[in-house]
Amino acid sequence: MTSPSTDPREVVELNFDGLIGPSHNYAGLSLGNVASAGNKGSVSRPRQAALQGLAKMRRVMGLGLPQGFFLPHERPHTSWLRTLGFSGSDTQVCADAVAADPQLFANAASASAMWTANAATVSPAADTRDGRVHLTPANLSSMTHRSLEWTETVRQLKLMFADERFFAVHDPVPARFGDEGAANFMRLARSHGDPGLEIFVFGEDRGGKYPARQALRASEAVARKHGVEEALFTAQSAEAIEAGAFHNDVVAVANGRVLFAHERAFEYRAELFDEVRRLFPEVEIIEVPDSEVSLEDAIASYLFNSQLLSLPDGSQHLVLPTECRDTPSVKAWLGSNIGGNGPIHGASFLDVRESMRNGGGPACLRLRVAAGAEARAAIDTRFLLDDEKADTLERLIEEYWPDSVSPGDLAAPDFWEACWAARRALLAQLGF
Ligand SMILES: NCCC[C@H](NC(=O)CCC(=O)O)C(=O)O
Repeated sequence: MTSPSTDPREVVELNFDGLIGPSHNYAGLSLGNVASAGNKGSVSRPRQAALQGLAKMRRVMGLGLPQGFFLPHERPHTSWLRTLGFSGSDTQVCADAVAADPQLFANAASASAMWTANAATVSPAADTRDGRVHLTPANLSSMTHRSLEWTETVRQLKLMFADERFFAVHDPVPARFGDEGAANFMRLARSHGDPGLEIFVFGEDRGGKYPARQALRASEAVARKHGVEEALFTAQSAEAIEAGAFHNDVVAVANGRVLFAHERAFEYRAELFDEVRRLFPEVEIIEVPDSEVSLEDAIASYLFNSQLLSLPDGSQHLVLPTECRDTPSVKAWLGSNIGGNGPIHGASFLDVRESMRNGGGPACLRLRVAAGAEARAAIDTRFLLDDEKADTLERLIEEYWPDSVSPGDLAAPDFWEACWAARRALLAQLGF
């Protein structure tokens, strides 16, 4: 139900990307995420990572869309380590934690808050009973390093979306029910401002080798809290999870009338598509058959972890990771299916390799928030990006972000200091 003051045509989607933090590293913390596991122990490049992320934000702004960002969280996370019994100065806390339990410490040093598709689930105003945008931060309880994020995420969400006339920021769902946010959420609608069909995708635990990270009860709770009028709940396919699709957004993405998915993405594919067609007859389902792009190629290239964007001219554009161009089956599929008379009119490639190597593609790096003109004007402008601010951020990253981090560096006081100093400089620069 759209609130009377909101004209659907003035509702625009903002992407809030996670600014990649200075501690970005490859600790192999995410069971079931094949890139994270495969790159465990390699040398990371935080500066390059953050610049790649910023270049993506500039690309999306260049397509004519507004862009926002989340701040990196403070890492190493000493206040978390203190709850585990470490004490003394921040440096002492880190030194003792590294000595006692290096694996535990690695969790406290992760820059994983960069993947803001997991920051929250967002229901646009047109879908909710009270006509406000509803946001529920994800508890991310299935992975230790990610379970540390929500407290700081709530803080930032409450600053960004403080105006309760337009926004409602909820508490996370209890940790017993794993919630991974918008990465397991899709929305179909005529436009961002029209009432939509919200699709929540959960994982069914079948005792496989990898965990199902999104619980059905968490998805249901989020839909209830948001007062969503029309919602569907469907299971991720067990074989997709076992192949490394730890979140639904690794194998499917939706925008406007388009649902773009791999043939093996959903456990109950036929039933889901029937239901979707019944509830939203205008849907255009673009399904990529396994015979053309295998599940393995889809997961290695992150074809479906692209940003499917509605451009100001009404067309749909796909922002893909460069890995898609380097994967022959994906390249071939794109060559014959994008443009022409299809519903996806254009595509471009982007290098976010540093994030990709931890299993995060273009879509993982952003949280979508559709909002009308008045609501957008109420967002805390410190979290919004323009060219000038992007230049400032770029200079800051060049100056403060470490060039490289090897596994041994995680134990080095210089590295911790550099991370804290970088974040302090960022916050001061942006007026926090
Ligand atoms: N949506 C993309 C999320 C990627 C993220 N990777 C990580 O946390 C890897 C971190 C590491 O292994 O150091 C995850 O699996 O949740």
